[in-house]
Amino acid sequence: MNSISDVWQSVLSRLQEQLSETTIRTWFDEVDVVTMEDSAFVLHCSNSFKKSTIETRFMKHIKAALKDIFSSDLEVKILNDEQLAAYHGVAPDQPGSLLDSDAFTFETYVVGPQNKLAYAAARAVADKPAENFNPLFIYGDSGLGKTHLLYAIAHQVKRKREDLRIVYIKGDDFTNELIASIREGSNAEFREKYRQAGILLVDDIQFIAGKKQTQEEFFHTFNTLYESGRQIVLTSDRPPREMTQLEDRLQSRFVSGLMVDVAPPDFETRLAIIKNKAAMLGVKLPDEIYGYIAENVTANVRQIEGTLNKLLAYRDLLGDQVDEQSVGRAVRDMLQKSNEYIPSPSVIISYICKYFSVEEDVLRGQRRGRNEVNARQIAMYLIRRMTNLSLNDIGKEFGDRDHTTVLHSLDKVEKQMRTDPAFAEVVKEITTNINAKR
Ligand SMILES: Nc1ncnc2c1ncn2[C@@H]1O[C@H](COP(=O)(O)OP(=O)(O)OP(=O)(O)O)[C@@H](O)[C@H]1O
Repeated sequence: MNSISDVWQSVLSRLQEQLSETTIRTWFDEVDVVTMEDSAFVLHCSNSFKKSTIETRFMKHIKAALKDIFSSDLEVKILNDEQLAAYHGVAPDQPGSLLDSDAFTFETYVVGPQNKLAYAAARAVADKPAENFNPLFIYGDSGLGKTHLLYAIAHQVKRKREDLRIVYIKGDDFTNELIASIREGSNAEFREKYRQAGILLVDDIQFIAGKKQTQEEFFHTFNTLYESGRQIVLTSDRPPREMTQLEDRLQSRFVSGLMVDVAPPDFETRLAIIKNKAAMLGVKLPDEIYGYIAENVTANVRQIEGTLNKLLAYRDLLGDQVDEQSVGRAVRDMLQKSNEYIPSPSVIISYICKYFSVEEDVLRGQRRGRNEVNARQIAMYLIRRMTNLSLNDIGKEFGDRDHTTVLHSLDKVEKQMRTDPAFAEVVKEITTNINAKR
């Protein structure tokens, strides 16, 4: 063997003895070999989905193949783009390799009613930085595509405006870097890096709240950029008014441009996302399977990706027998692994009964007074959102209603949440209170 590439080829051919060709093609086509250190073999994979799958499922195969070749145990590391950039000594403030990867672009972002405003605003900012919406503040729960939009902006700006220096940072890393710069006496460099950005993208800005020195520094960074007409884009898991520990002067600046939220995708958008992700992975599953996942994994896109990942793992193990049972298992595994609290339907129903002062048998029954109908529809919606019950099973909780009635309720609640902010607040408050019961 002449080079580490030969070693890698040899590992792959050993893997072929245990894994199907499709499996190897699906998971390893974006892997390249970086180096071999004394006791470690170092690979790189841009696709985080594939990287984590390889780490959880195929690490033992790779290590065994290396042991077979070298007769000794080697560690195996898989670097993501940032780690590879660090390895090659590229400045980490430029998410260069992520920009070069086609995974997080506007083209791969599936647009639905819940994120179309955020998508349009992000596109507008990427096309014409600092012209219309400055700052752009994108907020929403975890796993709904905020980081994806930031990368997409960066990707687009990089293509169209080579002159603009893009600086991307996570809120907590901003704090860490600031502290390190103070310790090392390199505060001037730190300031220069952020205050001279052509466009500043800060992910998870909520982490600066409550940190006095970080807020002070960020305040000045913000002002410098804003006053010199440079674009700032911020993402957060909540709107500024809910960041109770955020200084007023920052709060007022964050809301001074455009604020847009991303909400969990509806059924059609989930379905489109699943199909897209599967296509990106080069797999095609029966339509019923896509539908089943879209129906059952409702909270966020990260969970959808995780479910697909699990399902492909089962498919590799079971051959082509992907049926509803294995999909059901993948969905359950995913929801359990995500460590999310899953309240029972009774917990949800009982809380809603208290909230709307409705007796439980009335809520579960047929009475059609306005208050009862409203409470019942919200209960169905939350059971769907917070548990992994199917539409049929939800119907059973409410006097054996059929799944189309349940679907109609979900639609109604989703629509009203979009058009009536006060109603959306009520649903959110109920969700938070049920979650607090864990
Ligand atoms: N609308 C979408 N279309 C395609 N992929 C999506 C969409 N929304 C989210 N994703 C994918 O879901 C995964 C999680 O998204 P992302 O990391 O952007 O979430 P986030 O909102 O930034 O979460 P967090 O707040 O936890 O950082 C990513 O792989 C992303 O590509």
